[in-house]
Amino acid sequence: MSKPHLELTGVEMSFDTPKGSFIALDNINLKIKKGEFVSLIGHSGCGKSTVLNIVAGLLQATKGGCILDGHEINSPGPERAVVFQNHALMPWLTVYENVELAVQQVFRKSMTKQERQSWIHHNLELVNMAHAATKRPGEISGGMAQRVGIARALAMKPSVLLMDEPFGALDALTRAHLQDSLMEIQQELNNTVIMITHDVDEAVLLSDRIIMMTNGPAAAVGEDLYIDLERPRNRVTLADDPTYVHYRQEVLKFLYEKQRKLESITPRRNNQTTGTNMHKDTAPAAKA
Ligand SMILES: Nc1ncnc2c1ncn2[C@@H]1O[C@H](COP(=O)(O)OP(=O)(O)OP(=O)(O)O)[C@@H](O)[C@H]1O
Repeated sequence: MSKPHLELTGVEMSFDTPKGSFIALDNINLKIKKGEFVSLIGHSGCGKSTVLNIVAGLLQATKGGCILDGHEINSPGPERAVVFQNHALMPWLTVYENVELAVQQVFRKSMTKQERQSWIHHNLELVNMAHAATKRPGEISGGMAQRVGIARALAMKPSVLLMDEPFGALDALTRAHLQDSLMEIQQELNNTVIMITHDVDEAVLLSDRIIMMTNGPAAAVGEDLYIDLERPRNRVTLADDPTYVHYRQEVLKFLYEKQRKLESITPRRNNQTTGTNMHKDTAPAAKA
């Protein structure tokens, strides 16, 4: 394999709690190539957000580390943009200004004012939000706000896009639309993406690779599944594709047979266009 773009080596993460040290992650090793779309999946509380936060530089691993393009990650940086489930926009700024804030941070010196303006509009157009540029977050829907969050992240031209359940709170149609847009944008920009999801179909549809995490405490990488499906992918034709169905079953088997929690979890169809969603409210709470 060529030199990895992003590498986690021997990552361990312990948290101090009133009951003593809690080991959330134990010896996580991952090598990710430039432009790979990687999903992290696993039961609630297994440590997915902890992995993402370490890559984002928001948490420091207790042992081991994370290297991006040869540099150790110790703090957040604009080359790693994060999209959270709750879109986290500044409520007092307009849609345009929210994206502008990120663009200023990265391109104040390298782009003229006019270039920045057209770049902001371009990114709002990518997520179909240019029409609402002057609105404030309070005046738009959750799905629209999520699209702005994605535009803001993409506008930073991050080499790594980190997404923590980016579509988790959206209705089925918006979710499907955004998944399709993300696949198109990612193909065009060749960003490396790490996405946390609870949705098995979302993981298979979008990913080049699905990292399945074992249950915590001391969670590790359980299985690493490569999704060898041609792109562009079409959710409708893939639904009956035997290879797609096989991958989907592999993930379900891991979650509901190999890593089954003591409290049994029933996968449900939750009326999502994408299908099986192992959402938090169906999974047992496993926070320490
Ligand atoms: N700051 C902290 N202090 C103590 N324990 C923590 C802290 N942050 C996370 N944990 C624990 O580490 C484990 C992993 O948490 P994490 O949020 O990474 O899981 P997750 O897989 O993202 O969960 P979910 O799918 O529910 O979002 C959990 O048991 C959690 O309670």
